Amino acid sequence: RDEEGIIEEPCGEQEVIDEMCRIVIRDMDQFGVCVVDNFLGYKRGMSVLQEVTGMYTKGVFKDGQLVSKKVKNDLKTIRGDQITWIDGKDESCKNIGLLISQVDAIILRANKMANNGKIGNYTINGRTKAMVACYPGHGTHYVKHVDNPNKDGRCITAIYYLNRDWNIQQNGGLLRIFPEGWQDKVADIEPFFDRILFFWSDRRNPHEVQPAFKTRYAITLWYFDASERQEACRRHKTEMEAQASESNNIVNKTSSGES
Ligand SMILES: Cc1cc(NC(=O)CCC(=O)O)nc(C)c1Br
Ligand SMILES: [Fe+3]
Repeated sequence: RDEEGIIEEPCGEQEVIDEMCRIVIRDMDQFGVCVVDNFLGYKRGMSVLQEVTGMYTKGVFKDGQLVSKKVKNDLKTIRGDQITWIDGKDESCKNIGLLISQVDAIILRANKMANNGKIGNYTINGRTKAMVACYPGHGTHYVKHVDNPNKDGRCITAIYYLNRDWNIQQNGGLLRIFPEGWQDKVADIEPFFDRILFFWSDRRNPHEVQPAFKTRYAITLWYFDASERQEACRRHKTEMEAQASESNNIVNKTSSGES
């Protein structure tokens, strides 16, 4: 990066990845949030967008969570974001598969490059499938929330946006992050085409999507920290066993006629 913060034209693919990793590591350490534009480039970005709009027209998306809105005295139920989960392996979404492997490359390389091989003191060893989300654009929004409030293992949220010619004033759909420790300052992220956003998934980054008035697409990946994930799975297993033995006792009691 020269003084204006413009990246000199690095020659090869690997140099581009390395340069991006340095930016992700620096910004995640400094702000806990990182935005990279022109992540895939126009051509590959467009092929991902075409796959997503193709899925949408085919009706692949499940109806998003119900957000009931008090309109006068009748409950007007509006749908929030509509989502579908993709692993990117089958032929019909090979370009989404390309995006996923590109984000994997950045995260795993950043994981290695960061000081003592840990980005933000995490050891990343896996991720969720890709969650493809669409806001239909009738004023649908997403309430302020934390992605991982209770240590379920997810440490980094990566969101890739696909919205061309997006105008916040007309189209809304701003992602507003309220980073912990920023006092009353906020991070306003416009969901622009071929932009990728990374942020810590835990309570450091409450965020909301403001009402969108045009169809708004995003693809989200959540990366796991090895130890937090392992601990979450262990805890879940214990809870399941406790529930199972509890219901067993009830069944035994009722079957043996005890009150
Ligand atoms: C289903 C679901 C969606 C989201 N999406 C956002 O936060 C919006 C990000 C954006 O589109 O800019 N987050 C969680 C924790 C769940 Br669960
Ligand atoms: Fe979220």
